Amino acid sequence: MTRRQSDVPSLQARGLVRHFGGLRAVDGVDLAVPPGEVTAVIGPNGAGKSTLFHCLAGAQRPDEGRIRLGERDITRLADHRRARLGIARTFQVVSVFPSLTVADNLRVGAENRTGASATARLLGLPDAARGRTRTAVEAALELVGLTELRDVRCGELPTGTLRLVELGRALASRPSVLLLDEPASGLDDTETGRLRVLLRGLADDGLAVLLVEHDMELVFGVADSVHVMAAGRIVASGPPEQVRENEAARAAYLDPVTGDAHGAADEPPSPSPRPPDDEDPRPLGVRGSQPPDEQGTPRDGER
Ligand SMILES: Nc1ncnc2c1ncn2[C@@H]1O[C@H](COP(=O)(O)OP(=O)(O)OP(=O)(O)O)[C@@H](O)[C@H]1O
Repeated sequence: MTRRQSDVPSLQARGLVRHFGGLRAVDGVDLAVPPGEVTAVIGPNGAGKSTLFHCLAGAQRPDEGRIRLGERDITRLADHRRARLGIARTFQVVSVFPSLTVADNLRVGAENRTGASATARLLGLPDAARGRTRTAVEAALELVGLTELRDVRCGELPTGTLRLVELGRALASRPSVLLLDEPASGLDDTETGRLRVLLRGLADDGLAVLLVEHDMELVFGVADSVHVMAAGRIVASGPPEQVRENEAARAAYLDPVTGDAHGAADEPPSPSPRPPDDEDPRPLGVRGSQPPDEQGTPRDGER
């Protein structure tokens, strides 16, 4: 169902500061994540992107500044309460339940939002929210291309597929704001291309999407606005084509000589990223479902 953008609130940060001892990891950041757009935050390792992300998701409290969702001040709101307001997130280190199936992991996400009672389900009692949960899980499975893997235990899946499970879990909560922490990490080129199409579609459907990412091809291929962070501050902001030419952005991150250790190191971001391989009829998740490898061990916690 298409959302009207006016229905979806903006996530806004003003003057955010977060320090660890004497280090200002986030140093006076203003950021808007509006509905209908993909907003990207990029920058070198240690720039403060994850700390900013954690503050927006509610996993960390800023020392200064305010965060609003629409008119509501959510600066002091815990992460689970933000989730109920429609802010969903993924994790930089994949965080799924390895003993649960793909569908059950998504169900956890759906129930975070719908309030479906796990007790009612266990006891086989009627629960009005269960139908909503089922619908949300099916829709999210379809969106991330994991319907065929719905009954596979996550412990048997490789990292790239688990990233999609996480994204599916976030989508199953039917968020209005989607916060993504390096969602392309562990995805192959085809999966990343598909992720780009999915993110574009979600934004076009009215979601407010925040993308913290090192894959510059993805960022410059999907973002409506790009913010470059360095040493806790945003040093350049704007549409991708402007940021690509911005001197401060190039010096901080994009320039192949002075900058980035990930993705942009060998060449500047391509102005026209390779389109996804639409010829492959298999859904996104099924393509990535090779046997588990050394990096495929799922993790329960975040770094
Ligand atoms: N819990 C913590 N305690 C102390 N210092 C921290 C903590 N978390 C982050 N930092 C420091 O804050 C700074 C910003 O870290 P952060 O992880 O936010 O950067 P980043 O841009 O996300 O880096 P990366 O791209 O490597 O994930 C770094 O100097 C980091 O060492």
